[in-house]
Amino acid sequence: VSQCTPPDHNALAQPQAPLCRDDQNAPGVSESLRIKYGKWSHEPFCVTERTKVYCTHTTSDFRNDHGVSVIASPVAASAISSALSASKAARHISDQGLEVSDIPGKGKGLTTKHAIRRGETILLDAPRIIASAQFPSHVTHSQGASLFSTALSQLPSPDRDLIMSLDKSLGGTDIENIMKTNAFACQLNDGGVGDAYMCLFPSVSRINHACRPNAHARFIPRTLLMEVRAVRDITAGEEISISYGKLDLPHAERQRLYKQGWNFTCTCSSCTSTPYEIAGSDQRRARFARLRHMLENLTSETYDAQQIVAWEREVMEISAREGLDSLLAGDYERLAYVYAGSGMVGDARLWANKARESLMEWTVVDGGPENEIRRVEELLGELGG
Ligand SMILES: C[S@@+](CC[C@H](N)C(=O)[O-])C[C@H]1O[C@@H](n2cnc3c(N)ncnc32)[C@H](O)[C@@H]1O
Repeated sequence: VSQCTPPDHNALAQPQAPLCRDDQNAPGVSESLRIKYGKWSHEPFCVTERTKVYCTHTTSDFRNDHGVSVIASPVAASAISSALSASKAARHISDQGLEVSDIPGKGKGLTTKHAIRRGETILLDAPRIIASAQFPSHVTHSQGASLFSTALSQLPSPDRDLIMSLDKSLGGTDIENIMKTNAFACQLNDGGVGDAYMCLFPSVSRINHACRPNAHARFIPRTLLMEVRAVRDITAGEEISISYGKLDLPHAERQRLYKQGWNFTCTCSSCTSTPYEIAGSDQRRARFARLRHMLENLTSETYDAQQIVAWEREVMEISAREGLDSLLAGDYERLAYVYAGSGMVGDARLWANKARESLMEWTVVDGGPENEIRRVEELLGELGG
């Protein structure tokens, strides 16, 4: 087994110099390279700045003939690599029914050739580049560029072509621009290093933002995949959309967020409707925020079961008009407690089940956030449901 192991966190090395070399470092995935570099098919390429070491780690046969490059500290990359086999084993969803087409005012977008039912998984996309969000501030610009260009060059050529064809809206070198325009924040188990990460999913990257989207994207840390599911029935020919930010923002705040974060002026149907409709939607959203603030800050003095039920009814009416249903798990749970407190066990069970369903559908992946689901399941247990 190799002596050529990646450095530990504090090891020092020449900037941009690979820390270990292999005379047989030929392209392709030979068995001997696999043994040498663990789960990676290429020798890690590392840079060191002061005490920080960041390396590009690549495997060229990650999932369905695609590769993935991970730019992270060696400790983090080793933890991340433990998800690679779960990824390979995860189910495959065909993307045959989807196509990339020109969308007026938004560049390209993803459309469906077939009707999709609410709750259906539309895409299960594998990342091609995973990069620590901290590394650019710990290495020099040219070191960062070397890490990125190695990450790209070591991937199989179909992956490289796909990545290079993605939208570039934010400036910098091509690959930096592509990452900034298209990558998603993704929370990974990185062995306690504690960096934040950006993940580039080439198919999900083609999905444009809408303020009332027809789909929801969630990252699954166990498999490193991004799942996109329909939040309502979608008709053949429709564009798939997701929300890039919080769903319940008012119009001006949304526009500011997307301009600052992605440098675009949102042209979704909610943002291009009439000033009258936009004002109406903003009023409903302001009321939604106010109601939830009151509901979340109840005290024993302000607790009034009837008032809570009336407020929650209003929250749900606004949510149905504004497309905010995926945010309601806490409201369903609150109603379950209110009914349980009034001895109405049947109603309490109904709302607790709804809270559980909503958490499972929109929030919980790989068992997290564990607190919410554990609390609701304990309540269901107490209610005998
Ligand atoms: C992740 S990409 C989405 C796919 C991209 N349209 C393409 O051509 O590949 C993000 C970019 O798409 C465009 N975009 C996404 N949603 C939009 C929207 N609602 N209104 C206008 N432009 C949008 C912006 O240029 C944004 O920077």
